[in-house]
Amino acid sequence: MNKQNRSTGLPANAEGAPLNEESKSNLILDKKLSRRDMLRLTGATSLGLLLGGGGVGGIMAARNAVAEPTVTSDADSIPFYGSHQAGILTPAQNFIYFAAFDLTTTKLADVKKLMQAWTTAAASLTTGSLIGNVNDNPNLPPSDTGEVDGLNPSRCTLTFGVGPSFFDNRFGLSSKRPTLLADLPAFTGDNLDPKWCGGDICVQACADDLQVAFHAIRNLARIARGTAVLRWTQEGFQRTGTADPKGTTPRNLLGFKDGTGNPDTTNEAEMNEVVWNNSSDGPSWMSGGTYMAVRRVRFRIEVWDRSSLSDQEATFGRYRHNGAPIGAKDEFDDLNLKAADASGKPVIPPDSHSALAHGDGTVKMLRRSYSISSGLDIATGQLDAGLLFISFQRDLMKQFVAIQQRLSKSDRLNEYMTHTGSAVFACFPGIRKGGYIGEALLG
Ligand SMILES: C=CC1=C(C)c2cc3[nH]c(cc4nc(cc5[nH]c(cc1n2)c(C)c5CCC(=O)O)C(CCC(=O)O)=C4C)c(C)c3C=C
Ligand SMILES: [Fe+2]
Repeated sequence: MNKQNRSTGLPANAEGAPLNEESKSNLILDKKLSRRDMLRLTGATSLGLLLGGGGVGGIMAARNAVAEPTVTSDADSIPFYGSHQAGILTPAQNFIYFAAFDLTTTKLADVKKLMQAWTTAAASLTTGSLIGNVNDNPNLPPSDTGEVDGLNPSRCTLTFGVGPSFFDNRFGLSSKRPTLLADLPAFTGDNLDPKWCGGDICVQACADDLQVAFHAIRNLARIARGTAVLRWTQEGFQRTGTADPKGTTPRNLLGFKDGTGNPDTTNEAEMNEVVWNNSSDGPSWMSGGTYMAVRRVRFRIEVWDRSSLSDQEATFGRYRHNGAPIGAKDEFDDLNLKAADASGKPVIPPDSHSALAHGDGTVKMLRRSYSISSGLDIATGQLDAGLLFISFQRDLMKQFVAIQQRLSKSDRLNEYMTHTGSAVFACFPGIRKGGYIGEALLG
């Protein structure tokens, strides 16, 4: 085993003194290094240097002697690499920190470098490793901000996508924009605030610990400095796994189980039908990817809290206590939209949220939403709370837009909410070890 300097944790010589550059190179050439060793050896150098092919990176390339960074997987760690990105079919973690970025560069090469640097960082962040070195140089800012030092990965996932604006004329990529990726049309009742809309790039950070999710976005934003800036962020939560060890369907802030009608994420055929793009859907760089719709929705909580239980249940078309469709017994019973009472009146109101969203049952989407609470609206004294609605689908128009058009016109729920933010993103296919985020598009 390598000896380590006790105060810095860096690889050391037999006397415990830090290694000089030659010794570092020898160590690299002689032995396979763990990712952590490699990052430590780079000392105070930035992540960029690692990627630049110089120094340690250059040696690695020259001798081809060092394996890929090791990414471990245990109960708290969700693999970052794979055929699809994590954070889509992954059972929802307790928290989200969602971030939309705008690019400040006009050079495609910078964008590519950013994606490469983010890939390296994301592989560390999702395994609970610190970014870069061990913060040992007192004369430089630490390469990792430090707030997750000693924490486990908390099932952190980072999901990356690009918005329609990514394909404008800045980078010469307009011919690569999928026709399925376009800004959403205006919907009846929209009350969108530009401060929660759009973005060239999105990063969805989810984790069972909010500090872990926050740390991921904070450090990705640091790495992006000079190339991209944060445009908007939104944090969100669900009941935690500790509060609900059985992992029942989470309830939204209106008190109803939310997610019951989702397709089965363990059914591969269904996911291929509903979520994943294939080569017949559009450009090959999106094959294995998916489209994300994000809507920041504010609830009129105070109005909702004054409405009767029967009104609330008619609004969703489901019972509040167990989430079953009105007239049915169990949460996962089918929605029978044809059932009528003795007077011929539909048991489930046709303008209820579930009835309208379900339609004829042929169009589905995968919802992965989080509750949000952003303090008080000081103008009204009311809670600024609601839902960060997120859905993944193969086709935004045929799925999200088709359903949202029905909802926006007649949903009973509209009385109790308003959409304040909106964005769509093409989420890349999975990242292969040795590759980088968006490689098929940018490579
Ligand atoms: C355009 C898509 C949808 C938006 C926007 C949306 C907003 C929204 N939904 C809830 C709460 C619930 N939604 C439920 C079901 C449901 N919602 C959508 C789509 C959108 N919802 C679909 C496709 C479905 C499933 C319909 C089906 O086939 O059964 C439910 C019922 C329980 C469940 O199935 O999850 C609730 C509750 C809120 C609060 C909201 C506000 C932004
Ligand atoms: Fe819904």
